[in-house]
Amino acid sequence: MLTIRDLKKVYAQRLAVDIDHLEIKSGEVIGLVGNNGAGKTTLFRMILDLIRPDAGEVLSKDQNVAKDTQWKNYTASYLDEGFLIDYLTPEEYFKFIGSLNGFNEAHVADCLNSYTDFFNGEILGRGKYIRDFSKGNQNKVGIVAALMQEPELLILDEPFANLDPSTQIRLKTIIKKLKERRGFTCLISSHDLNHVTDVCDRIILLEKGKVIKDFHTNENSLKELESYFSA
Ligand SMILES: Nc1ncnc2c1ncn2[C@@H]1O[C@H](COP(=O)(O)OP(=O)(O)OP(=O)(O)O)[C@@H](O)[C@H]1O
Repeated sequence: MLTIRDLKKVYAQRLAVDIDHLEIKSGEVIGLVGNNGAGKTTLFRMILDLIRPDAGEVLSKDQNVAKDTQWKNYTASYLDEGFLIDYLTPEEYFKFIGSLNGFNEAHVADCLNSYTDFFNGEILGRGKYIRDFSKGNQNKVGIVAALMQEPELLILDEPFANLDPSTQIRLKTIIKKLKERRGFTCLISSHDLNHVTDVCDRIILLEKGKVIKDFHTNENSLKELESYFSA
């Protein structure tokens, strides 16, 4: 699904991302972990062509994301509130995202219905603009906007941050369910080692922009990561 080759991004003469080679296969659910400033968001931004690398390339289905637009048809993401439109209500925003994907209003309403538990009564029908929601509830809007597109490739940057514990658990259930869909590929960055080892099949650990560890999760993964980060 994704091939990363000789990818480098430099900020203030420091390498924020420096990855020689990384392959993400179709159907993998990957957890990206690393301390603050490790380069997780910068990597996601290059995968989504939000910023351009200083060297190297990101290929999505063999096409360079900076040169081809095909990837936009099967990729959805939520990195931060910058993805939202503050002056819309959640309903207006979902309708807008739906229209970009060719969904009619009935289809959007059906999709939103399936996220009733996840919304927990806090998002729809509140008569509020997105800007007036709490950070956690804004995240819910952004995450559902990405999910409702039913993307083949889903990219979420720290999706558990700011969510209450019930919503974190509901999000994990949603992702586990999506894993049953053939070819569903997902990249999730998180500081929550518990969640990430619970939901992801493979963990990539970044430090100073470099891949330090890359392994498939098993029953020892949480302990190994905890001991790495406590050292
Ligand atoms: N626009 C920018 N201008 C200057 N430096 C930047 C910029 N964006 C990122 N950086 C730097 O690049 C490095 C990687 O940052 P990045 O946000 O990708 O890390 P991260 O792993 O997502 O961190 P966190 O866990 O804190 O979100 C950091 O040193 C950061 O200060």
